[in-house]
Amino acid sequence: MNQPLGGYQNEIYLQGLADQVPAFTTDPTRLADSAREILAPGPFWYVEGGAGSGATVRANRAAFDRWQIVPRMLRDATARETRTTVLGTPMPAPVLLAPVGVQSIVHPDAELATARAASALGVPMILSAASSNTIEDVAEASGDGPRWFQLYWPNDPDVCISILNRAAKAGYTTLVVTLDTWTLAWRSRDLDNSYLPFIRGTGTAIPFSDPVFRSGLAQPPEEDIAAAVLKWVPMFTGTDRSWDALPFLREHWDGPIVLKGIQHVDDARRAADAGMDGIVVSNHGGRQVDGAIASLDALPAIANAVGDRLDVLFDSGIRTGADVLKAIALGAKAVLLGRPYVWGLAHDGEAGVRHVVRSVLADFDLTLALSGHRSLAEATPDSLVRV
Ligand SMILES: Cc1cc2nc3c(=O)[nH]c(=O)nc-3n(C[C@H](O)[C@H](O)[C@H](O)COP(=O)(O)O)c2cc1C
Ligand SMILES: O=C(O)C(=O)c1ccccc1
Repeated sequence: MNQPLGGYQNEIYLQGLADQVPAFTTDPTRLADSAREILAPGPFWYVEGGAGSGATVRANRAAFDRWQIVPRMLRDATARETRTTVLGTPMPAPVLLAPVGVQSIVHPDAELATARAASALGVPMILSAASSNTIEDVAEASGDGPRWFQLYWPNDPDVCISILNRAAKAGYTTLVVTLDTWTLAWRSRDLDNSYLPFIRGTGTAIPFSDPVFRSGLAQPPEEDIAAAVLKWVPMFTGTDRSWDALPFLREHWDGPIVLKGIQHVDDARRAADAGMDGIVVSNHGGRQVDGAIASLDALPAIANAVGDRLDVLFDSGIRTGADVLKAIALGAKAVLLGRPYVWGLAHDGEAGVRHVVRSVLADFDLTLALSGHRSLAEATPDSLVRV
């Protein structure tokens, strides 16, 4: 058995003896409110906002409230096993850090801080293709921690291959290919603020440091940032992809491949048919299709259809330990934590990310135990009721 993740609770209470309290809240559902007090409106809403009216952001959360945990007693869950292995990567709990780009808009240490925090906890960080730091620098900050890489699939095959080769060389084992963001949605908060970080060359460290991308520019990005941005933006999100392009990725990536952004059972089946190793059931945190189905509502049917053929991961709306338990019970092998850790970064850099992730993991461990589960396998649809 591992060191109980719930031990963070004792640690915090003991600090009270020395009159210390956590630097900011232990409740992930209150993090956005406190981050709003310390960030300018542009960056705050870039992270917090969703597509259009925000209907899918709200739906993602509401879906969790429709499932409730039914605690079971006298099952001796004093010792439990939260560890798991996903696609060859061991982790202390079924939680990874979702790929989130442009982290420098909330804290100068950006992805380097997130990588250090993740590595200290053994939690895999999925590095975004829109990172503010280069692949190589984030890899170094990760130390011996697990490394997954998220790709926005560039239209230019040579640039794509170059980025994949850099990720492999830097020790990234698993590729997550995001399909739902081949262009940005109508994001009214960002439009109202006229705020888009890439326009200023934020979140472009990976292409701007890429030798193949650079060789296609008349002048290096340091000398003409506008021209570099104009070349990158239409290239990097993979605007004209279809299912028949997937063999290209297999050819150029040796490790497991995960498709992120799946919401329909038929797309999940196609991913399995195409020999993919995993999918992330995700609607990008409600940032892409306003009015789309809550991601949690898409999960059970997808897990039933393909859960025995590939690893089904989940994100969009995970905030608390109970949310993690619900997604696991409904068939997810692991979940991705998104906005909450970004708020941790905004509050206190590396220590802030650590605090948020430890809080969610501790809450998950305690919720698992108190509801009578000794292992992840014991969390099944029978653990829940739909209300
Ligand atoms: C500020 C921000 C930037 C993001 N950038 C990326 C990205 O670069 N690549 C990607 O695949 N997903 C990106 N996402 C989506 C997350 O990976 C994840 O799907 C989403 O945050 C989950 O929703 P939640 O935050 O409500 O839990 C981003 C999300 C946010 C909030
Ligand atoms: O903002 C996002 O949701 C996102 O995925 C993204 C897209 C491009 C660059 C950075 C982040």
